[in-house]
Amino acid sequence: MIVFENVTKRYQGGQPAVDALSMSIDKGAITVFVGPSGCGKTTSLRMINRMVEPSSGTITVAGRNVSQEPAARLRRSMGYVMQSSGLMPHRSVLDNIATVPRLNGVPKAAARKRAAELLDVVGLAPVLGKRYPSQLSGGQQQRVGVARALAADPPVLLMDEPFSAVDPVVRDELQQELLRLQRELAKTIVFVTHDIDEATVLGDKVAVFAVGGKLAQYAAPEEILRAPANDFVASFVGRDRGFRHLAFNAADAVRLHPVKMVQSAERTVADGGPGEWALVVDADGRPLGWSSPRDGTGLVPGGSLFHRGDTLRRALDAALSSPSGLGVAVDDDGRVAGVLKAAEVLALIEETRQNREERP
Ligand SMILES: Nc1ncnc2c1ncn2[C@@H]1O[C@H](COP(=O)(O)OP(=O)(O)OP(=O)(O)O)[C@@H](O)[C@H]1O
Repeated sequence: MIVFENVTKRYQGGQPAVDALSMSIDKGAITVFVGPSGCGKTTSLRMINRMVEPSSGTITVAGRNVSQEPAARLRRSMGYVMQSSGLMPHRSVLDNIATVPRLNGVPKAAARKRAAELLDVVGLAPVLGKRYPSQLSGGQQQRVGVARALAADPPVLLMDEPFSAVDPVVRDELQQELLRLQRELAKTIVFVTHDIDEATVLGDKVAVFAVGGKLAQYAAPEEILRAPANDFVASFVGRDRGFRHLAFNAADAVRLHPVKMVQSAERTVADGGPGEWALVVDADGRPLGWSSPRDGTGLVPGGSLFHRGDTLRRALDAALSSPSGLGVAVDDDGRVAGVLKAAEVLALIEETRQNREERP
């Protein structure tokens, strides 16, 4: 879909910011450019829509050489999302989202209607449409940035560190949201990040760039974690890559156990024997937190939740982040389905690891 052929970029004739890049980016997939600061990720991304012109080499999108397309039209034909949402401060959220369709000649009412639909697509309440960007949280602004990039329904989305300015919890939400959206939309997404975790979570394929603008490895994330191509990639991926690898194994085989549940944080002796934690749930059976066996009163915040179909890494996260040591599993409606035990998740991890090593 997007092909780089021997593309080099030198700013003001200096050292190459991107050095003889050749790669082919799959249609309908998420390709992540990852690497340390200054290794040419943003430059590579921006050459796709001609915000930056290559010094040599060619880039084609769907078989067309981008250097022969009018730059303004090319830019409007691709969605672009950046770190600071880049929203226009004096325009309402709806008008921000409607910007490109309006430039493309879509009448105002139709563009606004589409913008309102997109607010919903990115998980924002309709009332936010009338606000100004400064009246939104950082995470909400990034969602608006994504909605704006999707407004003209472009086949290609370019995303430059779109989630790096928000806190880790919101970032995790935005990543999961992007994966959900992508399952429906199947855009060709090129995503820049310096975070290898983000790259392995989001990427169908990951391109690791090394200093000097050289492509060090280009492969599926699992392959990069399992078999780094050289020392640079190995050190960039880090020694905890075995832990990251868990993100590629489903935890379907993990056992769920019943758990003592109470509907209020005020527990009584009858709620559980001494030393037993009780899970506090609301009237619908959704988890609210834990009640400690020591004092028995008050709500101890829970850890991350485990959903059906989640990976071993999420199973381990759920168990280790829970104050009771029991990871809470919920069903599709968010109701408690049972708890999982860290020791059992670890045993499953060990089994998975041994199976992997036995494979030829
Ligand atoms: N407009 C510019 N003029 C001159 N040099 C530039 C320009 N933009 C980038 N560079 C240089 O090109 C190299 C690659 O920069 P680029 O922004 O593409 O890297 P990056 O991997 O995206 O880094 P970061 O993660 O820090 O944004 C760097 O050495 C940078 O200083």
